[in-house]
Amino acid sequence: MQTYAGISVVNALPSWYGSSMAVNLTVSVSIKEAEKCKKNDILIDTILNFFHEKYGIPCLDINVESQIPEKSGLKSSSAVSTALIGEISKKFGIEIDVPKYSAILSLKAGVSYTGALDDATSSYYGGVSFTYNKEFKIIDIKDPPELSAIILPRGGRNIKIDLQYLKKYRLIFEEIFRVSRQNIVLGMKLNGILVANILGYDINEIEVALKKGALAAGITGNGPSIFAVTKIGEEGPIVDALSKFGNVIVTRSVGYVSRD
Ligand SMILES: Nc1ncnc2c1ncn2[C@@H]1O[C@H](COP(=O)(O)OP(=O)(O)O)[C@@H](O)[C@H]1O
Ligand SMILES: O=C(O)C1=C[C@@H](OP(=O)(O)O)[C@@H](O)[C@H](O)C1
Repeated sequence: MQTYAGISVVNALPSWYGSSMAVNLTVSVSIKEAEKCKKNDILIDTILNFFHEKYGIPCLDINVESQIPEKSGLKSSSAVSTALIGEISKKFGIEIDVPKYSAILSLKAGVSYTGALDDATSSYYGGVSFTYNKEFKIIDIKDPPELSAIILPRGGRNIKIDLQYLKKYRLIFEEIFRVSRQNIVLGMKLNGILVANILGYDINEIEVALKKGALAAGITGNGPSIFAVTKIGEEGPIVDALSKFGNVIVTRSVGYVSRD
C-alpha cells in the first residue's frame, strides 16, 4: 500500500488539535508471509505484535520503500504505520480504522507524543486533516488548495522536545487551528513560524522563502525540515533561494483519496 508524507498545518503537541496536508512523497509497504518472525524497527514490530496477538496473523516479511527522511517533521512514521496497517487489513480481510490504529500503535511504540492522528489521516487519505488527537477523533478532511510544496528535507531530529513547555502555548494553537479551518495556508504560515520560534530553530530560511513570495513557510512537525508553499508555476525564485541551504524537493499537495 502507498501512503503520503505531509507538511504541518497545525502541530498537535500544544493543544491536541492537529492538522496536516498530504504531499506527493510516498511510502510503499509490501508484506509477505514468512516461516520465522524477524526483528524490525520498533514501530513495525509493535504493529505486527498487535495483529499477531489480536487477529492471529502469521510472521511477515516487511518491505518498506520510503521517500521520506526519518525524524524529519514530514510524517515518516505515520506514512509507514498507515501503509503497513492498511496492507495487513487488506491481505487478511481485517476491517479496522487504519489512522486510528496507527495513532494508538505509534503511542505504544513510543514514536509519537499525541498519536499523531492528524498525520496518519493525511498520510492515508491524502487531503488536509483536522483532528482532535486526545480522543482519536477526525473532525474533517478537506481537499487542499492546489499548491506547490518546496521542501528542505532534513532528518534525524536531535532536539529535545519539552511537551509541558509547548502546552503553555495551547490557547494560541487552538486559535491557529480555528483559523486553519477557514484558511489552510494562513494557518500553516502562523504555525510554521511559531513552531520555529518556540523550538529554537533558525528562522533565516523561512524569512528568505517568505521574502521570495512564498504564501507560507515554516517548520513542519517538530522539524527540522523546512517547507514553503506557492501557487503552481511560481516556485522558481523560492527554489533558487532555498537551494543555497541544501537540496530542495519540489512536490505538490495531494487531494483526498478514497480507500473504499
Ligand atoms: N523507512 C522507515 N522504515 C521503518 N521505520 C520508519 C521509516 N521511516 C520512519 N520510521 C519510523 O518512524 C520513526 C520516526 O518517527 P517521527 O520522529 O515521528 O518522524 P517524522 O517526524 O518524520 O514523522 C522512526 O524512528 C521509525 O520508527
Ligand atoms: O508525535 C506527535 O503526536 C506529533 C508530532 C508532530 O509531527 P512530526 O512527527 O512530523 O514531527 C506534530 O506535527 C503532530 O501534529 C503530532
